[in-house]
Amino acid sequence: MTPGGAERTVNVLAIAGSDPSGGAGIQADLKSIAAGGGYGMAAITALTAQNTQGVRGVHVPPAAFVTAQLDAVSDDVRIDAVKIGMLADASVVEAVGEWLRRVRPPHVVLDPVMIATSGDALLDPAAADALLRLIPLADLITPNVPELAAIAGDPAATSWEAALEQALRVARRHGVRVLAKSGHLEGSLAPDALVLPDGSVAEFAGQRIETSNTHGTGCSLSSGIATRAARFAGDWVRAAAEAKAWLSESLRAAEVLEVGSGHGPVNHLAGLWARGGLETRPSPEEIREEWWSGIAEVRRQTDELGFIRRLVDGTLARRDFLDYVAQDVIYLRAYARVLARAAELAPTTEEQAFWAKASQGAIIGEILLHRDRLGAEAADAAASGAVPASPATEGYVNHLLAAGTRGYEEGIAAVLPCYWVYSDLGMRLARGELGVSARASDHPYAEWIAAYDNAEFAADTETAIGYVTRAASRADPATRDRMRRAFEAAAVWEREFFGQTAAG
Ligand SMILES: Nc1ncnc2c1ncn2[C@@H]1O[C@H](COP(=O)(O)OP(=O)(O)OP(=O)(O)O)[C@@H](O)[C@H]1O
Ligand SMILES: Cc1ncc(CO)c(N)n1
Repeated sequence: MTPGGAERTVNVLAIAGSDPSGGAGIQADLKSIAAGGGYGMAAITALTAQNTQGVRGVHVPPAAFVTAQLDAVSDDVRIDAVKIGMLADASVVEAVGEWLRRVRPPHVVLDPVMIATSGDALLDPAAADALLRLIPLADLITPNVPELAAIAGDPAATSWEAALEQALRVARRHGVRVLAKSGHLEGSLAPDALVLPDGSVAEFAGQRIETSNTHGTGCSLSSGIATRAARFAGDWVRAAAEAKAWLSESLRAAEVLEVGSGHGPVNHLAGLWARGGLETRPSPEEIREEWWSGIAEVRRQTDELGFIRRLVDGTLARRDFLDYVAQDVIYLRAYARVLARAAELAPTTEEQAFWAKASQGAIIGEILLHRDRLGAEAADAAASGAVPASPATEGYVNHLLAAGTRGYEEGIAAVLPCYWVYSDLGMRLARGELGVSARASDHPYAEWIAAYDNAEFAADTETAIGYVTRAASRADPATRDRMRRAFEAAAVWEREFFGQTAAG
């Protein structure tokens, strides 16, 4: 399963500091990468002790250990994009630079983190020059207004135009794409712009969202862009546009979170949650097992029916058998209509062909088989409506027809017991599991039983189970529940149908 269907899942490495309160740093990066459709990895450059109110402390590991983390990943994993955040001090900046020069990951976003939203320093001021030397190793840098000013060597911009102008100079001077961001400016608009060294500018409009929950917006945006740049094969404009749209949605949803009393985090997964991303899908195999054991009691009761018992030992009265066959002729015509409707609604040509063939088989094959038993006249009478449908036949047929009108999924779930219960019964009868082996050539109902115990019917049953359980696995939970109810009700009707003659 990948975010875009056939698309391969991109592996995105965040090289950043940890924020134990979960809103910024690698915690934000991993959520953002996941929300953007990537597989997130994290090499930790620093531990911070921080929350939504501020940074209480920073612990920086030896630079060699940062390198060890990076090598552990790059020695083993294909890296499709890298996002770099907090680097803490010059030794870590150098270690990351050395690794980037050696490994050359395909898409590199550098968020030149210097100061947290709360105003605390996240980069040793003595490391600013080292950070500038990393810029040529990045495809895109995403400085906020104060960081852009620091890189440009200017005072902070106070207008969007001034920020754009600084971004342009930085892009030219360093030969790098620059994302200018308006988060730290004022006004009702909050645009971002992708500025290229050749002077071209792609601006992304945005409304300023009334919120103080902006902790980690820069981290989240930069890893969201890195993820999408890899997914969109280096289309940076599309990556930045879609990442901003996602961030705006996540910012708007931030207020429902209750995290801390300072600058709260954005709600990274709100869009996915709202669009139904929380449900765990059962596999087709799990559904098969669950549905089959769900009708175990009904199957046991079916085995115990007088009709089945007498069919097995050969003592079933001919009259009862013929009554059953006459009702089955009526049933099969309606069943064939439900199968034809399934063919009409089938999502694939393969399924369409399967149900269409099954429909034809139900009319021609089985009705002809029954004609041999009933005699042409009686069979035609049953098929033409001259023989009244019994309550069990009427009930079963109505259930199938109603399920069929409610859609493909329910229709095929309702017809499944007709395959599965018969095939199972046919196989067990032939094997002698229910008593005498009904395969004995002098058995009065050997031919009828053999019709349901053959390799072709068993294969069709497997195919039908496959289509139904895969459809149920794909379906939303409400549809899956309705499918299961249609299946179980049909299994009960199978029991009623067998039990309707005088044999009981
Ligand atoms: N109130 C807001 N409404 C809409 N968008 C916003 C708002 N605040 C920030 N953004 C957007 O969030 C992204 C990050 O911008 P910002 O300039 O705040 O980065 P930053 O300072 O690096 O973030 P951080 O808080 O992580 O340090 C940008 O796309 C910006 O447009
Ligand atoms: C660890 C870390 N990285 C980045 C930022 C910037 O928001 C932060 N507050 N904490």
